Amino acid sequence: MLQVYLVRHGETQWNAQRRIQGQSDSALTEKGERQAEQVAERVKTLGITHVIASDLGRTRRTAEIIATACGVDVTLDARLRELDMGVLERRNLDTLNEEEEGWRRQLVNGTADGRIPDGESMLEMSERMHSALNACLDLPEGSRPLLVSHGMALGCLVSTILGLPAWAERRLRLRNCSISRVDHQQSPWLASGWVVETAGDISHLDAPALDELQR
Ligand SMILES: O=C(O)[C@@H](CO)OP(=O)(O)O
Repeated sequence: MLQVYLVRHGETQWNAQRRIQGQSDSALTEKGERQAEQVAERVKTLGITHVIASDLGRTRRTAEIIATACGVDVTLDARLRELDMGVLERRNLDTLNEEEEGWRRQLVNGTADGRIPDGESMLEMSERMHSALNACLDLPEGSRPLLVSHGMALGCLVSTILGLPAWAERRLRLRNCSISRVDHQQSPWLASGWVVETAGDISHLDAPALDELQR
């Protein structure tokens, strides 16, 4: 059975300021760096063989800290990027007008093919995230990969494995540096294929970030 660990990057400057990143980027805060160290401490004895990260700066930095503790290299995979949030990237959530707030909300209100102008749909993101996850099936026997990605991207992946629609991802709270795990298995009792072992575990963090969308 292949076990794949899923980690959201540490808290960033823009997470703390409630600014939308998407495929734009901002650096980890001091707290974010500490969160990454605490994930590293937690996973370093789990036999992680590959650390694979979205190529954005915040995931790369988080992955480097984890990979160093695990004694492996980081591989980058652009399929693990956050949702492209088009014209709303870099904006503060508190400054969106009604129309802009409507664009943002349609992503999580039941329109899987809705998108922010110039952005990406949840369905498109879901397809690339599943493609990145399924690529783990081609790793050598006995591999135990850890993927470092983003809140909406990982939420969408876990939701769709559970059979929920791609737009249901915001029903899952995946805080910064939370750990989730999905396993690929053949089983006469449980569903064969990907199953969710755990989602959003933050018990290793002494300083959990606020969910940037919840105040
Ligand atoms: O892009 C963002 O601003 C947030 C949205 O949840 O994602 P992340 O911080 O996980 O990259």
